[in-house]
Amino acid sequence: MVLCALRRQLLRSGSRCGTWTRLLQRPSSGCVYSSTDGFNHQEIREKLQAFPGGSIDLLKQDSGIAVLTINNPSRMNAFSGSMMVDLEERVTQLENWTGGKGLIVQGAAETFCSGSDLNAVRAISNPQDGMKMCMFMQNTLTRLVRLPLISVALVEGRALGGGAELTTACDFRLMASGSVIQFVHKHMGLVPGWGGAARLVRLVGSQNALKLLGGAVKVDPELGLHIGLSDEVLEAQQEAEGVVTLLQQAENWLSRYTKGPAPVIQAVKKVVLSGRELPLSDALRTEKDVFGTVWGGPANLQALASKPKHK
Ligand SMILES: CCCC(=O)SCCNC(=O)CCNC(=O)[C@H](O)C(C)(C)COP(=O)(O)OP(=O)(O)OC[C@H]1O[C@@H](n2cnc3c(N)ncnc32)[C@H](O)[C@@H]1OP(=O)(O)O
Repeated sequence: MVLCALRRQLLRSGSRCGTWTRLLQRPSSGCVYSSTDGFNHQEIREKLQAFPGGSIDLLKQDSGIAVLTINNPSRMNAFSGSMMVDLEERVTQLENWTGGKGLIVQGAAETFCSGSDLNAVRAISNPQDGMKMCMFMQNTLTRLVRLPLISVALVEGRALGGGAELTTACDFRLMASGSVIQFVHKHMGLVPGWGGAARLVRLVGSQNALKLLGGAVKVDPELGLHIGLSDEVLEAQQEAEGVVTLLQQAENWLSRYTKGPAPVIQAVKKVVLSGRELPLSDALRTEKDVFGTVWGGPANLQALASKPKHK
C-alpha cells in the first residue's frame, strides 16, 4: 500500500525517480494519504486535539542525535489524541533539522508505550473516525520512517498495540532485558492500523509476522533477536564512573553509525530507504541522485585531500 501510494504520488507528479529524490528532500512530503484519498488532515487533527493528556517531547542534541520521548506515564505512555498531533509536529521539526543524523525513540518512566489511549479509542470507536485516525497515524509514522536520520526504538518495559507498531517505524530496535514487544491487537478485536503489519512483514518475514499477530505473541529480547525484530539486548551496566543508563547505551550504540558529517549520514539513510521501498531500477536511479549530492561535496573533497588508507 505504501509503495502503491508512493507510486500513485510519483505518477501524479510526472517524472519518477528525480521526483522521489525531491520527495525525500522536501519536508512533510512522505505522506501516504492526501485529500485525493478523502483524507481531511485538519478535520482529524481537530478531532484528536479533543482528547488531551501527555506529550511527545523532543530533545535535539549537538551530537546530531535527537531523543523523542513518549510521555504519558500515568497511562503507561498510551497515545492520547493530542499526543498523536504532537508526534506529527515533532516529526515536522525533525524533517527540518539539517544537522540531524540519528534519532532515539523512547518512553518515559521506564516503559515504552501501551498503544492508543483506550479512553480516546472508545470515544472514536465508529468506523469513520477510526479510519481517519488510522490514516493520520500512518502518514505520521511513514514520515518518521522516511526521515533522513538513522532511528532506534529503545524499548524498556512494554511496547503494546500501537506501541509495538511504533517500534517498527524505526530502523533499529534495542530491547532492555525484561522488556516485551506485543502486538495485542487480536485481543482487542483489531489488526494493526498504524502501518505496523506492513512494516513487520518486511522486518521479520510473513511467517513470523503471522505468528506474532495471530498469536499476540509476547516478544522478549531473546525471541526478538532470534527473529530479527530486535538488534541488541541492553542490560543495566555499572562502570567506574557509575551506572550507564539505557539511554546512554542506546546513544553509544547509535553513534557507531552516525559518526561523520550530517549530509553524508543523511545520504546513507536515503539510499538504504530507497532500496527498501522502491523497485530496483527506481532505487538505482534514486541512489544516483543522492550520490550526486555528496560527490565533490566538502566531506568528499576533504577525504580526497587527506589521502586516506582504510586499514
Ligand atoms: C491501532 C492501535 C491499537 C492499540 O494500540 S489498542 C490499545 C492496546 N493497548 C492496550 O490494550 C493496553 C491495555 N493495558 C494493559 O494491558 C495494562 O494496563 C498494562 C499496559 C499491561 C500495564 O499493566 P499494569 O502494570 O498492571 O498497570 P495498570 O493496568 O494498572 O496501568 C496503569 C494505568 O495505565 C492505564 N493504561 C494502561 N494502558 C492504557 C491504555 N492503552 N489506554 C489508557 N489507559 C491505559 C491503566 O488504565 C491504569 O490506569 P489507572 O491507574 O487504572 O487509572
